[in-house]
Amino acid sequence: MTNKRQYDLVVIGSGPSGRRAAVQAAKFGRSVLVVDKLPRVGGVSLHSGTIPSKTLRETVLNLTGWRERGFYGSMYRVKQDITAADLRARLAKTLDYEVEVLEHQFARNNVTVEHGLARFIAPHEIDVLTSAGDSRRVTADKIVIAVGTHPYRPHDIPFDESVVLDSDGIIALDNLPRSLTVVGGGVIGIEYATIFSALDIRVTIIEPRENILDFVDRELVADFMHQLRDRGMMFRLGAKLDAIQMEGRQPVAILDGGRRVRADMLLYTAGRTGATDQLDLAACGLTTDSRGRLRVDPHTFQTSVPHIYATGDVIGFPSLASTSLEQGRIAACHACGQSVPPAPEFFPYGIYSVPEISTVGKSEEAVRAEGIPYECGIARFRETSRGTIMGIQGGLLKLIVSLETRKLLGVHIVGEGATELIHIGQAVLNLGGSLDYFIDATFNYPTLAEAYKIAALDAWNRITPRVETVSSNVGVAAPVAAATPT
Ligand SMILES: Cc1cc2nc3c(=O)[nH]c(=O)nc-3n(C[C@H](O)[C@H](O)[C@H](O)COP(=O)(O)OP(=O)(O)OC[C@H]3O[C@@H](n4cnc5c(N)ncnc54)[C@H](O)[C@@H]3O)c2cc1C
Ligand SMILES: NC(=O)c1ccc[n+]([C@@H]2O[C@H](COP(=O)([O-])OP(=O)(O)OC[C@H]3O[C@@H](n4cnc5c(N)ncnc54)[C@H](O)[C@@H]3O)[C@@H](O)[C@H]2O)c1
Repeated sequence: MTNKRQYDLVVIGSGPSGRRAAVQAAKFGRSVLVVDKLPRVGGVSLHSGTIPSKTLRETVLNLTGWRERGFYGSMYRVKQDITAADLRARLAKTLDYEVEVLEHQFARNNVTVEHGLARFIAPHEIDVLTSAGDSRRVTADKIVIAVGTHPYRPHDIPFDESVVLDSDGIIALDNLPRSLTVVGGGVIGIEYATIFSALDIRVTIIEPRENILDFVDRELVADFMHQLRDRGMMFRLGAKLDAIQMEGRQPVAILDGGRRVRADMLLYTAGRTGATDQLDLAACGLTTDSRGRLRVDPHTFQTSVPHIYATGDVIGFPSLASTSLEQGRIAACHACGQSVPPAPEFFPYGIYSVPEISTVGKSEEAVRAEGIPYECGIARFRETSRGTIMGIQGGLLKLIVSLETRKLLGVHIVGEGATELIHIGQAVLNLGGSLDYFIDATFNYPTLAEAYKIAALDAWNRITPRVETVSSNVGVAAPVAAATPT
């Protein structure tokens, strides 16, 4: 059956960027259709990416009593026998709720939703093939491609959806393994590796580069890796994976040089590929790079075909739900002829590992490479009273400031609450603030946010010339340093 309809905007994909583009255009009074091939809206973000992994993390931290172990010891557990079913239960509830919220949002804004596989017939025409086999044609003035990515799955990896899995499979586990090998020390690999390690599962990470998370400040990563090694996680860095062999039910990773890493389960997370393979892009005049990604104008998100936009992970870096939402909004504003102010210069990165990492602005390596004179200030969470109350033993906050202007250049945090705390630094950074803001501002006490003040004072102490001790014969204690602001 074929029937044809016309919309102002058709959005392919209902993940963060598609959803935001659709609602924004509807708010401008445009007729909008969202097409998604999954049976429920929300995209990778909701069904296999951000929300499932963060829900799994929260469940693990709650059921293990992870946050209380600083006080009660590493053997402390809220629930003794944590099963895969325990993990799935909270996930199902969270996803149902999030889908409902999104469906209501679309309905309230008169956004029409269709479930089916979209592909181009012509630059303004799309075919939607439903799971029932119906084919429906739609035409649109403007189109947003927001199809996201899927896990990179090389043919020589023996995925079996049981013990050799990618990040889509890991959220639907039937049983928890006793040991896990993670291939790929990127964000996804590190998040899942540390979440499973918090369940007292033995985890080994295999990464071909010499470092993990190479976009994160090295001092932070060193502290992070120290914490992970301390709890028994193993790293095989600079290790190339030659093959995966099955020995009975156990996958064995064979490394370059013959080293073997055996575990009950293997998670393969070596990057992702743009989900453009089924779009028939040739019909609208677009091509992709070797990983299926589209190129866009970074200010408008237009592709080389001006009425077709692309947003979210399908355009590559930074591939975050947070940035994807903004890209969708900007694309919709442009498509609707509305202007958008330029985005603030810096956005944060939040890595929901255990412990969390969050970072905004320049790393120390970047500042050094740019030849900017700088100084750092560091606070350890255990120096804050709130940290002591919470039993926090690890975690640090690092500020990087310009020596010439005292302006804040970067904030890097590892530890409890990092992904929330970072927004204080983000605001100061984007508003052009300096070290003095943290020195002069009063913070709630006791809070982890106080770490900003402590790190700022640490930087201040390093920057400010010291006043030499003046010996006194009258027994009055002389100042050791320049008057330190408090
Ligand atoms: C495991 C994991 C954890 C993550 N954690 C975080 C995090 O903590 N924070 C963060 O900011 N980001 C995180 N991300 C990244 C985040 O999920 C993505 O940046 C975000 O989902 C990208 O959104 P998007 O708009 O590109 O669409 P996506 O969420 O990728 O959704 C695309 C949608 O398009 C649909 N589609 C594809 N092709 C077609 C077609 N031909 N026809 C119809 N529909 C189609 C798909 O079915 C899908 O529903 C994570 C990703 C993963 C994989
Ligand atoms: N908290 C978050 O914001 C969050 C969480 C998860 C994912 N994401 C996004 O999802 C995207 C994809 O994440 P990812 O971890 O899949 O990709 P990635 O590119 O971050 O990491 C892939 C890792 O696999 C390694 N690798 C590449 N080829 C390999 C091979 N053949 N064998 C072994 N290792 C190999 C790479 O060196 C790299 O370290 C990221 O760009 C990230 O932005 C964000």
